[in-house]
Amino acid sequence: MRQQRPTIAFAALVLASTVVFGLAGHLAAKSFIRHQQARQLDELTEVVLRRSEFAVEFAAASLTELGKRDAVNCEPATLQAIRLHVYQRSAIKDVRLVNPDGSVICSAYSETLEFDEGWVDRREMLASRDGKLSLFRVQQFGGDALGVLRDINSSAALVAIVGINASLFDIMPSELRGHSEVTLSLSNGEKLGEFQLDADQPRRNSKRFDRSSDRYPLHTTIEVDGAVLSAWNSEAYWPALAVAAGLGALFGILLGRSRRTEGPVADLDRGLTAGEFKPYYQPVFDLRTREIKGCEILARWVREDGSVVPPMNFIPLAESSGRIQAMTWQILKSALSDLRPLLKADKDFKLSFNVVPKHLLSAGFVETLRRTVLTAKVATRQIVIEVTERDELDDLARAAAVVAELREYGFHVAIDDVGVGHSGLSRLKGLGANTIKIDKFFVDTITVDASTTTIVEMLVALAKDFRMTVVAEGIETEEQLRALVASGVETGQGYLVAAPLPFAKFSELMAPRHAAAAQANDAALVA
Ligand SMILES: Nc1nc2c(ncn2[C@@H]2O[C@H](COP(=O)(O)O[C@H]3[C@@H](O)[C@H](n4cnc5c(=O)[nH]c(N)nc54)O[C@@H]3COP(=O)(O)O)[C@@H](O)[C@H]2O)c(=O)[nH]1
Repeated sequence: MRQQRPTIAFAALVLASTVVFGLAGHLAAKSFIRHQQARQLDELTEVVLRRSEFAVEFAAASLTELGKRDAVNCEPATLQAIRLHVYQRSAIKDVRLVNPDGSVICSAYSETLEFDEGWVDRREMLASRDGKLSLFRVQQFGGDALGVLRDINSSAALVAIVGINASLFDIMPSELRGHSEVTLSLSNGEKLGEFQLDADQPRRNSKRFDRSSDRYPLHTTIEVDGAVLSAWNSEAYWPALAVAAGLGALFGILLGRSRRTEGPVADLDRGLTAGEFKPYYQPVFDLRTREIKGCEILARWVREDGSVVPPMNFIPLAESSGRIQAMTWQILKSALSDLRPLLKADKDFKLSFNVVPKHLLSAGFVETLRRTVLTAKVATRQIVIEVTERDELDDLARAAAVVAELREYGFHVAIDDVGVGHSGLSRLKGLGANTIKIDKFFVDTITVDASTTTIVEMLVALAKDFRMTVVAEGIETEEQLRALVASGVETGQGYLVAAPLPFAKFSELMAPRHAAAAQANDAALVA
């Protein structure tokens, strides 16, 4: 389970980065699209205004042209000429001759006067910026129109009646046409024209775009349904989101990789890949004869530069980062390969290695161990699994089942650090191990504290009851050795015989025994 953590953390980092970038991409794409939509709608509003200004200027030019005639009056011939003039200019619906106060004198199309619902007094008309024109709304039955007045002399003026709706008609893109309203008004708010395809269509969260002319008292407005506008021209959204999420995933991967290649865990990984974790060998010996019966392998990190890192500097990190399993297999395989000749020559020699409870209980532990040992062509009964008692064995029943399975295959199991760990004495029995290893703490104090002797004697008696053997750790002095023997302990390890040694040194130490064992084997074969 622990080994999966870095992968899970890496995946979580990539996911988080993808989500953050995706979110940023979502916001950026939305903001970009909103900005584009607003810009396009602003431009359309501007187009409506320009068309309207153009209509005004067109009407003003026509009036100027008419005003240049020798006589502008209500004579039939003059009105006929005006009608012809108007006929050629479709935006102009009528031309009227008016008094300086704005009241109508006559009209080229006199019948249009019947449509008028009211006529505006000159004082209510709105002047253009240059003061040459006056604009006003002409209310008619058929709809509103724009009146453009130009003085031709001190006693008369001409007015063009301009139909403005054509300027508004086709302005909106088809996707928005049914959900928008385009309006042209005078600067006093009077509406001159509007275009709305479907007046019954409700508009939600309308977005409004406004423009005012700086030459004429004209104002245009476009109002669009907010929801329809959001969807309009938003094709860029998904590609932008995909690009952002992709960048996020890439960033996460790079970040994850950079995190993986830096820091102590990455260092552990490099060490594992380079096979820098090596077994050191400490002899386990008979306390009475000092004969070496086996060894415990203890991990050392032998770095590229030859420096040797002690286990307390990397075991806790290897445990917490989930690398302890890989490290354990690495040093076990290395030890099996180193010791294979000795283990083959001396079938009583035992190799012990440390396993943390979580590794013991992890899926496939027994099978992997069995395969590793079989591959090395070593007998399972020569292998001792030392389960440390420092960490609590959360699930004693499961641990006992694993121990039972191991023993079925012939492996030996030892409980390490007994006396300082979590298990009570009854739990020691429940686990079903072959051996208990008395912690160095008791060996240190056995010569100075009488109660320690009592505890050690008690442990020895208990082990006997449970048909277990006892190994004492950390024997440094002859005095300690004698005290342990007196308490009934038969086997031990400690600096008194040897500290944990690199393989070359351990081989030297083992050479006489190895030779003797080989000789004994040869003799047996001859016999
Ligand atoms: N899960 C694993 N734990 C491991 C592995 N290798 C080591 N360890 C654990 O690290 C702890 C420290 O180990 P180390 O520094 O190697 O210390 C061991 C012996 O060197 C030390 N020792 C033995 N005899 C003496 C002695 O006479 N005097 C003295 N001062 N120290 C001595 O005791 C440690 C014995 O370890 P153990 O038998 O395992 O309790 C230690 O807790 C190791 O367990 C590993 O591969 N996996």
